[in-house]
Amino acid sequence: MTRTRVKICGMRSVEDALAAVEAGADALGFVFYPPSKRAIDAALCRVICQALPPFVERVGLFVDEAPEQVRKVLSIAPLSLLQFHGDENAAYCESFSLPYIKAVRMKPGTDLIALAQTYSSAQALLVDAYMPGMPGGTGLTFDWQVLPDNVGKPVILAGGLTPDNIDIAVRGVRPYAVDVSGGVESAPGKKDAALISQFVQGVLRGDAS
Ligand SMILES: O=C(O)c1ccccc1N[C@@H]1O[C@H](COP(=O)(O)O)[C@@H](O)[C@H]1O
Repeated sequence: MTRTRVKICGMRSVEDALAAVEAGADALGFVFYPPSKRAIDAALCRVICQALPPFVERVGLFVDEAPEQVRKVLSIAPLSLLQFHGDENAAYCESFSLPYIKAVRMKPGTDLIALAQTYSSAQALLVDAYMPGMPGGTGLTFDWQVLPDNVGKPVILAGGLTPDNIDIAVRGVRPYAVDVSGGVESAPGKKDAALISQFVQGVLRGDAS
């Protein structure tokens, strides 16, 4: 059985990033969405990325950002993967010459199988909770039972995951990967090393069950 990959999102310090890697994270997320309490600038992101060991995915999260701003960030920060969390279309997502994942906020009627075809160039679909007016990072879960068995692309489960529910989530959904932000924070925008470690241990428990 393959291991569920782990992305920890909302990195804002070298200390938090290294703690996540030490705990076993496969990918770190950097939020380039100015209204977010987890927003980071490209220069600090670059410093953090340069402190990382090899083989850690560096994910830049954008929400309906102007293409020239995404390109500006990419010219400074050595990102390896893009995460689009707004209403970006496939042509936009493909236009940066980097692999990407597309976030989908689950609401009644969302057809993930159709979206997997629409975003056929995406490496994976990230499924998150829907809350009007908020593009993500809500801390809310959604009904995982609405997820189809075979989406046609790897699925990254997100939305309200915590050390307390992650083993049940992994066991129930069997996603390719999980993504967490608020569930491993001690304060808005500040990660907690102990919670990150508990979260990764919960993923391993879910994998083993
Ligand atoms: O983290 C944010 O501030 C954020 C802002 C805008 C869009 C997405 C954001 N984060 C992503 O949201 C999901 C779920 O987060 P949470 O675990 O419920 O807090 C996750 O993919 C984050 O990467």
